[in-house]
Amino acid sequence: MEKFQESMYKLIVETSTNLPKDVRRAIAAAKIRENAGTRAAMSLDTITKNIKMADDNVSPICQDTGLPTFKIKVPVNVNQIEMKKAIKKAVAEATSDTKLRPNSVDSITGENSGDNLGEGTPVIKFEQWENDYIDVRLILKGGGCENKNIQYSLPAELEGLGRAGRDLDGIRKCIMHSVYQAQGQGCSAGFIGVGIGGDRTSGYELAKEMLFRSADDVNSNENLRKLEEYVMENANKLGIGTMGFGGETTLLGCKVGVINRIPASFFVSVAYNCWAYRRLGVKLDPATGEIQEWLYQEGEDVDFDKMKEEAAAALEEKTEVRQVTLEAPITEEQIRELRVGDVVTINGMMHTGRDAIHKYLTDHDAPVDLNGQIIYHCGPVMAKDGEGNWEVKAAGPTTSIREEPYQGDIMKKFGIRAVIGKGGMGKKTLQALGEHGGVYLNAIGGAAQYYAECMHKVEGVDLMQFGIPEAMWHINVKGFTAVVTMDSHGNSLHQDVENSSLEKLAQFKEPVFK
Ligand SMILES: O=C(O)C[C@H](O)C(=O)O
Ligand code: SF4
Repeated sequence: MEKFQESMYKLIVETSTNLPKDVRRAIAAAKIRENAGTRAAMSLDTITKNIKMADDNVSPICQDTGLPTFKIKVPVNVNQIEMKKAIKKAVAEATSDTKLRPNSVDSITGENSGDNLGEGTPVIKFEQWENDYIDVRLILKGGGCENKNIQYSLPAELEGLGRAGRDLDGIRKCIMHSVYQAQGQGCSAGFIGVGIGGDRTSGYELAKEMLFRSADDVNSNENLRKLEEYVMENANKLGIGTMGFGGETTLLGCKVGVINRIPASFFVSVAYNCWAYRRLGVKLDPATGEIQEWLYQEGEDVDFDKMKEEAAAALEEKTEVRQVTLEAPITEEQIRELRVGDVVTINGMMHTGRDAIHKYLTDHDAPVDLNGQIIYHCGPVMAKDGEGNWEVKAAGPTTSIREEPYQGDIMKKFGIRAVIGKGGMGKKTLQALGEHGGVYLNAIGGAAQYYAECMHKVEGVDLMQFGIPEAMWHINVKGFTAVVTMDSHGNSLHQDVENSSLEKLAQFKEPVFK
């Protein structure tokens, strides 16, 4: 088994940087469905460009490399204790090589362990089997989509859909609702794994297990096959679209599994995975630990480069989008000029700030003058170059809604004019944008390579005690592009899409599976 650690390192690097073929095909199909020039088409263009960049740079597709979760099947007589140790070493090594972001945080003190190791991380689960090879599967599922997982206890009353009973039709309603409630916050278009039955724990376990199925397999259970097909056909009619911008594709895959339950409980558990669906697997020789075969890599590959050229040609014909360039410090007048739908290109300084920073800034001074400045909701992957200077390795936006309790007050307190994030914010922030003169800019979630490329100089860092993802990085950017989705005139694209998708959800109220 001398090669096992090396094989695990390869599996981690490939999973983080190279999206599997079945996922690429699903994204390519979505791209073909969108009309050129729409926000959804432009977002998918950025996404496919990012996938290609991650390939070329061998760098994380998304900066949030999640909670590494390994599922392993072993023949009897394989030493699981040694395998666990080797996996942990491989995880630490991949973290120090910036293929994984340091993501293991003490839940009480907030301290980041720095190497992805800690109580409960990574997750490693073993099962014995009678085959003569080892099967290791890895999923890197980020926090934004994990937060959109949902568990229903039937019977339930669901917004838009009415009563969901303890039958196949009730399950259908839960799944449709799960897609609606995620909106764009889990970086749609997403993939869902659904677990029917079990208890609260085993139900979610099954839902996540479903994410290990191939995107294009067919369910052998006839009822579940019909259910999966129904969801795939109808969830896209919700019109949530890529990043919640509206559009033809909201869901890229739906896999449903079932286990028995106990009489009093009836759970439907849904695991939501973003488009950056990073899961791979390998078959290993149990004697040497060497990789014999890569999984999820069968079938046709997609040439995103060719698709990009076609999209660029189509885009040139559509020029009605207003383009604005901004550089901090930004004035209130400049902000009040902006309207939902404008595309903003940023040059100059921006400052990262996410969960820990927002909490901190409520009762502390800012380490730098934020007047007229731009805050970027982002937890980057960073590395030091040969001369000890920080370099951005991956830096897409994080889900902004978590900062909703703080954002408006902090913008007013420090004079911040623009926040960049993804998934949108709520009523409190929208009101503050109007009162203070602020704007919310939506960047494309998961496009970590695409944005890292615009970040040409790290000018400094403060509050490093919060760990790399949560520190405040001061970054000089060139050509950072985002869309205005909430403006100072009370407009919110997120609110509009949520309202219209709720109306559309109501068309699925009538029973389908009797
Ligand atoms: O933690 C992050 O960088 C992003 C997170 O996965 C999110 O989607 O909000
Ligand atoms: S930022 Fe988006 S793409 Fe990245 S892990 Fe979070 S949900 Fe997924």
